[in-house]
Amino acid sequence: MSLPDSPAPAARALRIATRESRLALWQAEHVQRLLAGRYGWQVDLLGMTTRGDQILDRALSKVGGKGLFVKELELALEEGRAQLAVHSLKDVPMELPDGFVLAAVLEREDPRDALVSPRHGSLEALPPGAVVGTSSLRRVVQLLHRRPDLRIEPLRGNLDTRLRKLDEGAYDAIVLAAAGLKRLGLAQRIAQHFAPDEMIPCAGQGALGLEVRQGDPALDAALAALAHAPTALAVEAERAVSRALGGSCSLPLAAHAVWDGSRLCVDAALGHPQQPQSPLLRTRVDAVVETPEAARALGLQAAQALRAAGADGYLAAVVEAPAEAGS
Ligand SMILES: NCc1[nH]cc(CCC(=O)O)c1CC(=O)O
Repeated sequence: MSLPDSPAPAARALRIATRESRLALWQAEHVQRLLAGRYGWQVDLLGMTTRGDQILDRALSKVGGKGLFVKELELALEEGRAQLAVHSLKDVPMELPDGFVLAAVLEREDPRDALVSPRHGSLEALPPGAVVGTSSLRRVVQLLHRRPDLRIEPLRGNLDTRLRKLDEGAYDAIVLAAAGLKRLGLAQRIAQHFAPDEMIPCAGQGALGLEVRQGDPALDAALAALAHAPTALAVEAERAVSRALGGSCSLPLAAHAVWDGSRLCVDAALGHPQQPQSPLLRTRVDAVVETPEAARALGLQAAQALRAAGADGYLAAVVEAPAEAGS
């Protein structure tokens, strides 16, 4: 993806705002290395604790959702304490606040979900009634769709915390994003990778988004040159599905797209937000796609197909989280 004939942007110092979990720091350092290596920029990190990191005892969907992980970082950008925020794209709300833009989406790491279990090799091999840890409604509905007998228990915290709770014996297995485990060198803990069409990932899973304040075209151009076009097209479609269905993280919605250089294929699934055993609504759409607009249109088409399959009844059952947790 390098652009050897594009002029190197002017030397500059840049600060990246990041959460302080090991995964967030790995991701910020990854971008730091890219910018230093590609442009010779001097990049340092501003580590921050967000509300999402502090709330560990309740499902995020109940306390204000994914925006909890990004708001503090956006405030740092707004106040000029940092110029760039690096996010796991799946934690980034579908609509950014005024004045903020996604300057680039980087090449996606493995988008799949993974089963981690010390004693069992796969979902199929779990004993009847096994306890599986996850706080993701999307994972809950897809797990119960395949194994209605499972007991699902909440599981929050950063990756190390979740693995520790598994190792302490609180669960027979847990489900995590393969991308985070791989980035932290923990891939050997994966018992089973779920095929993306049998456990459809979350919109944006495995991709990194670079967020900036509007108004620095030189920075925008330098960051845009780091983008990975196939990932960017795929996540445009995935995020369009989610946006079209309200973008709420109280919704068990999965959306995953793959662009093969010509065709974009979008898989999406929606479960009932209150009754995880209700039928899982599913769709797959596919078209030749060359532009972000066409990718978004295909995502909308997937959302329409879910509506035709009954999504409105499921959407009506969403209990919205309060905008600001605890306030
Ligand atoms: N929801 C938290 C979160 N945000 C990003 C990742 C993993 C990395 C990624 O998907 O990019 C995780 C952990 C997980 O879902 O297991």
